[in-house]
Amino acid sequence: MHKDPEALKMKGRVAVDGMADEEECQALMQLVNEEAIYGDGYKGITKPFSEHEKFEGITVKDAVNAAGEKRVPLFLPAMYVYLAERSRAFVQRFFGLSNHLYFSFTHLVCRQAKDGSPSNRSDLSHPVHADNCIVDHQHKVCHKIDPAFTWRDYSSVLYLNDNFDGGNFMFANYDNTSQVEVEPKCGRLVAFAADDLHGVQPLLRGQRCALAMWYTLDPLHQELEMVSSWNKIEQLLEKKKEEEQKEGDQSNNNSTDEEHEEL
Ligand SMILES: O=C(O)CCC(=O)C(=O)O
Ligand SMILES: [Fe+2]
Repeated sequence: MHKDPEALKMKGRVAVDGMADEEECQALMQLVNEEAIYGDGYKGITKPFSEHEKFEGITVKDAVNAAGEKRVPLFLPAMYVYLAERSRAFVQRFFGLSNHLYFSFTHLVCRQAKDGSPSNRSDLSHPVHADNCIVDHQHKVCHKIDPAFTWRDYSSVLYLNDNFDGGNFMFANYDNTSQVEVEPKCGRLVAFAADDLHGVQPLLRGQRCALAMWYTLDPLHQELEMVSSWNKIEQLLEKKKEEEQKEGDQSNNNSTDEEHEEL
């Protein structure tokens, strides 16, 4: 999996397996394939990074709304927030953070190689970047200034599948060369400090799906949609239980009626 396993130990980077099982990965893939918004994988970016790929993504709020409108079963957004929270708790523990690590933004996203995209393309699926600063490749510095998401402290990506070609995650150098690669597969999570340079190698065939999570130690920048989504899911679960209870009562009544008729 790693070109240079030592490079993964730097700065407290981690790649860990078993953060989701096959069924859980499938649930998120189902959700993104049924409900995703084409073309816009990321807030504010209306195009994928490469002309050879397509993006589709869904936020947690949109996933919960889809369940509220009964377009997708409720367990799909529930799985979305559950896997995000499992990942967040792991990252908090791994980095030994005593303060709460908040979600800052969470996005379930798939990249898809376009049919007939050249196997010798030279661009990356996601150019080398950092998640909380603007990289100056020439001067080998990263500026923590607007419009970077400067409040993001840690990042993690939970991979959902491996049936595609290319698309390895890589920790990178300022000259865009790769230091160490992580091959995505269901349940594998990569986590790192948000100023750590990284990118994604070209996706040559198929669809690559991942749950990307950015975290902050600043409560003022926490993702309020994540909090409201938890609450909405609980409400929807409660409503579902009540509906099932009513249906149960109704069919009990019906069968009692039938018994009476028979007598
Ligand atoms: O999908 C990945 O492996 C990484 C994506 C990434 O770095 C980002 O969205 O900021
Ligand atoms: Fe990133």
